[in-house]
Amino acid sequence: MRVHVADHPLITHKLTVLRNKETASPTFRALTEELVTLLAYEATRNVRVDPIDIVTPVGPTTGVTISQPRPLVVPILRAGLGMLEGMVKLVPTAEVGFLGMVRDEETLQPTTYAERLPDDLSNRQCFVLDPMLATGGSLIAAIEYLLERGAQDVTAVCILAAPEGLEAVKAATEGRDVTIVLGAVDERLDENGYIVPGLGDAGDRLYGTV
Ligand SMILES: O=P(O)(O)OC[C@H]1O[C@H](OP(=O)(O)OP(=O)(O)O)[C@H](O)[C@@H]1O
Ligand SMILES: O=c1cc[nH]c(=O)[nH]1
Ligand SMILES: [Mg+2]
Repeated sequence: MRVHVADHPLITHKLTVLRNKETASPTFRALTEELVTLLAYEATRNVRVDPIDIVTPVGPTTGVTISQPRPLVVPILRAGLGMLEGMVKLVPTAEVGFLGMVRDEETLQPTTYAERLPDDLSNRQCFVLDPMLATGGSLIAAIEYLLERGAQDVTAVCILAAPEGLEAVKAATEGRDVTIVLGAVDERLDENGYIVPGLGDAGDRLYGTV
């Protein structure tokens, strides 16, 4: 598993505002979108392209075009939905599939309550969106779905991760083509499975539950 932690002052600045508990939902949503676009730039570094011949007003040249089958972007509902616009802004031709998952607050085990993905993912490059990688349970389940259906490689774009969760994903995906692109790796998980210092419950903060 490859891990890339973005190291850029603009990303850290936006993350700081996101973490602040005084930041209200509208600003939180806007910043999430901006952050994802910056992270998506790194996450799509290895997107497959094919050469294409075109003619400019001055003459012929060869450029590139995104390969078929198109990349598949999969936000994990609810919180991952807040990352979708930022990602498709960068890759507007991507197909979008959905996974709905919720973590039991006691056991911390994820349950999948919705799934809308193409049946056959053979040869597809997949990009999973979820702002929080805490214990890693949700992301591991999502990656397993995609690889079982034949995905060629999976890149997860997350805003924050706990070291414990990163280790868990690494152990669960050994030998598979998995990359994680992150805004930051935080200190640890607390006794309730929340990332410390983190930003709280990303879904609640995005959608105004608190
Ligand atoms: O790494 P894990 O321990 O599995 O935790 C991370 C998951 O928890 C959050 O979702 P949540 O269950 O709160 O659902 P929500 O997006 O609907 O708020 C988050 O968006 C991840 O999906
Ligand atoms: O810190 C955390 C952990 C899981 N889910 C969240 O939204 N935040
Ligand atoms: Mg939540």
